[in-house]
Amino acid sequence: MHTPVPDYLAEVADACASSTGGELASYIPELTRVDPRYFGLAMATVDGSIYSVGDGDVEFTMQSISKAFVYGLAIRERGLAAVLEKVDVEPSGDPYDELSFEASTGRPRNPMINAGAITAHTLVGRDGIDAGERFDLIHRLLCDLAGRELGVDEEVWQSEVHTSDRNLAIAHMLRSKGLITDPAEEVISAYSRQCAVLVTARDLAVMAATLANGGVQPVTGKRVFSGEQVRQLLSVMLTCGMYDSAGDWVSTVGIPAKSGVGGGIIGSLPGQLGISTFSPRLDQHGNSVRGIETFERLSADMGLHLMEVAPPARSVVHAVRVVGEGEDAVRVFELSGLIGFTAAERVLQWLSEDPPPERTVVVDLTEVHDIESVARRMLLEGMRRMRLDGYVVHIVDSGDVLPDPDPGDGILLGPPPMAI
Ligand SMILES: NC(=O)CC[C@H](N)C(=O)O
Repeated sequence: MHTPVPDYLAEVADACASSTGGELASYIPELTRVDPRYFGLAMATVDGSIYSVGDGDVEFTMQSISKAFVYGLAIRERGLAAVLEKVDVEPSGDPYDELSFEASTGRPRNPMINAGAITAHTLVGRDGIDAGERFDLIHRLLCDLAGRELGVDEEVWQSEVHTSDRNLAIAHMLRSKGLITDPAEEVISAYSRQCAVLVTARDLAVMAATLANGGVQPVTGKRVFSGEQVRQLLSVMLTCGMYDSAGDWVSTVGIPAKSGVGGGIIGSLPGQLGISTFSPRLDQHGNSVRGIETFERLSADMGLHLMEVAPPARSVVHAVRVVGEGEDAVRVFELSGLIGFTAAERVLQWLSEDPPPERTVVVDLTEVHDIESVARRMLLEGMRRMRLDGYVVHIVDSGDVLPDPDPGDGILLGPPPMAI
């Protein structure tokens, strides 16, 4: 069987192909040389499957998409508290190149607009590191995320350096506030080089899937970020990644995302997949027009919106059986699926509202594939209380989804002596 996923992606790409709205970014002159007809779409799962259609293997510059990852690197190197001292996490509602600072603290409002991104860039590497070395650290990070050596578009880089009055103005503002100390020209040159790193839609999908996978690159298996760092960076992508159209994006697409004026957009759906599009014509916010349309369609068709209400956890108790009779009767609760807070709450609610008349209870976890830490604590506490109420409680856990259940609390491991 050929998996239908690439056919499905091709169908979505076909449906969006006729969209030709928007304009190439022209404030970086070299970007006007890009073929506006390019259209690539790629998807990578947390298991490392990669699908790409159209111009998914054409290289283009990352531009602002790099900001998300570099923010993560700054946090990885300095810790979140130190980064927050210099860059806040509030959506600005301003265009990305706005000289946008908080009135009270003087900090840039978030790391996705240029002011915050330039500050985060300077937080990479030890104090006093030179701009070239700092770029190398950033380049290494981006290569680790893509799982291959990435090049730099030297022409786009030079073109941006020569037209970077606005970013220089931002850097000077940052210096005047003491938020950065390095010379503005050096900082903007290295920051523009970061933006000129070349990727394909396929690379970006894998990079986004690394975030979806809690920081572990799904193909190479390398841990790039910790789970906590990813949580921070996805949160900021969700609220600020699409600049002054972030609210519109969250309500229509509902996936943490980041766009770049090179025409790329990445989206990262925690625990599931990374998606990326490449289509260089941009709207007035600097976001790819066809990229947005494609994401809207994918999100609606595939139910990827984060706020899509998950089916209730009712199905967690898969079956309840009574085995044996009279004094020897045993009640078996078979749980299944993923048990998180609400699923555990449901099981405990059920046990407390409707206490089994049998004195022996078996909680069978054979069909459970994972138990979140909070649910683990809740279930163990519930079983401990049942024991205090006089029940004998057994756990069947052949898949080891509930490690160290602390038999000291009176919980018996393994099935009861009678057949269940
Ligand atoms: N939105 C973007 O992609 C902007 C990135 C670009 N290099 C800049 O700083 O202006």
